[in-house]
Amino acid sequence: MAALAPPVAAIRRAIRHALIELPDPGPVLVACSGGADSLALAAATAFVAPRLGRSAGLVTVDHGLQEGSAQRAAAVADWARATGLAPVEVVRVDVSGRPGGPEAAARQARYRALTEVAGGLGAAALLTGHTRDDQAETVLLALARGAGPRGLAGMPARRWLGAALLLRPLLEVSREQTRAACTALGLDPWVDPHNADPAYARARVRAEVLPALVRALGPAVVDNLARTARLVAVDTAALDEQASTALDGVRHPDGGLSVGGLAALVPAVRGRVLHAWARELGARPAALSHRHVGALEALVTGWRGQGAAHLPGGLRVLRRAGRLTAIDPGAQV
Ligand SMILES: Nc1ncnc2c1ncn2[C@@H]1O[C@H](COP(=O)(O)OP(=O)(O)OP(=O)(O)O)[C@@H](O)[C@H]1O
Repeated sequence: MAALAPPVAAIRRAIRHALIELPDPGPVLVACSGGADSLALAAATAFVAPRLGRSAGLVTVDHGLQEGSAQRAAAVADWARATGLAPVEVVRVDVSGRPGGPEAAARQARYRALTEVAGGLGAAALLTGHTRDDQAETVLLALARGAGPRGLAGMPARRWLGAALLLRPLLEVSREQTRAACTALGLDPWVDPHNADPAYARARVRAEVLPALVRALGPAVVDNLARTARLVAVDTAALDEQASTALDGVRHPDGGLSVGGLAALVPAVRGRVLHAWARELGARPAALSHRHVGALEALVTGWRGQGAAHLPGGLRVLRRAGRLTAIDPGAQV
C-alpha cells in the first residue's frame, strides 16, 4: 500500500480535530469552489466524516460572473458525487444589481446561499477552505488599513453565520499543503482568475507583499502572522465578554446608557460597549467605523454641549439628562 502523502494526512488531521467535538450529530456541508483549498477540504472531509459517524455533503455556488462557471459548478458536483459526498447541491445566484461591486456582491450572495442550504439540510456545520495563507493576508490587510484588534484577530476558526455554524478547519494548513494534497490525490483544481487579478488588494498582497516579506524575513513570517491573529483573538474575546457585561451594567430602563457608568469604564471596554450598542440600535457592522464610535465616545469623555453623534443608517445619539439616548431617524430634535 502506498504511504499516505504528508499534506493529505495533515489536512485529514485538521478536519478530524474540527469535527470531533461538534455536539450536533447532523451532516456537515463543505462549501467548495473547486479551487485547491476547498477541493482538498472536500476530499479530506469525505474521508474523515464517515469515520466519525457523520455524513458529509457539498455545496458549490455558481455566481454566473465568468464564462464557463456553470460547467465548473457541474464538474465539482460530479466529482463530489463520485467521491461519496451527499447531498451535493449546485446553487446559482444572481449578483446583478447588488451594491458594492461584483466581488462584494458575489461574496454576499454566496454566504447567503451557503447558509440557506446549510439551514435547509439541518447541517451541523458549514466548512470553508480558508488557509493559513488567507489568514496571513487578512492580518496584513487589516494592519494596512489601521484596523483595531478585531481586524487583527483575522478570521475565527468557528463562528455563527445566522443559524449556521461556520468552521474553517484549514486555518493552520498552508496553501502549499492544499495544492500538494490535490496533486497527491490526482485532483485537478480550478484556478480562479480573480485570485491573480492585481485590481484586488488581496491579490496584490498574495502576489507581491507576502513573497517580499518571506524573502526579507524568512518563511516563518506567514505562520507568525497567523499566530498573531490567534493571540489577538483570545484577548479580543475576553474584552468582548467584559464589554457585554458592562453594557448590561450601564443600561438605563429607557433604553439609553448612563454617561456616569460609561465614564467609569476603561477605554478598551467603553469603546466595545459603544460599538455593541450602536449595532443593537441597528447600525450595520460593516458601515460602523472608528469615527462613529469616536463620536459616541466624545459625548462621554469630550462633552462640551455638542449635538448628536451620527451613526450609519441615519441613526443619531444625543446626550441628555446624564444619558446617551438614540433618536429615531427622521425625528425632529
Ligand atoms: N463558488 C463557491 N462555492 C462554494 N464555496 C465557495 C465558493 N467560493 C468560495 N467558497 C468557499 O469560501 C472559501 C474562501 O474562498 P475565497 O477566499 O475565494 O472567498 P472570500 O471571498 O475570500 O471569502 P471570505 O470573504 O470569507 O474570506 C473557499 O475555500 C470555499 O470554502
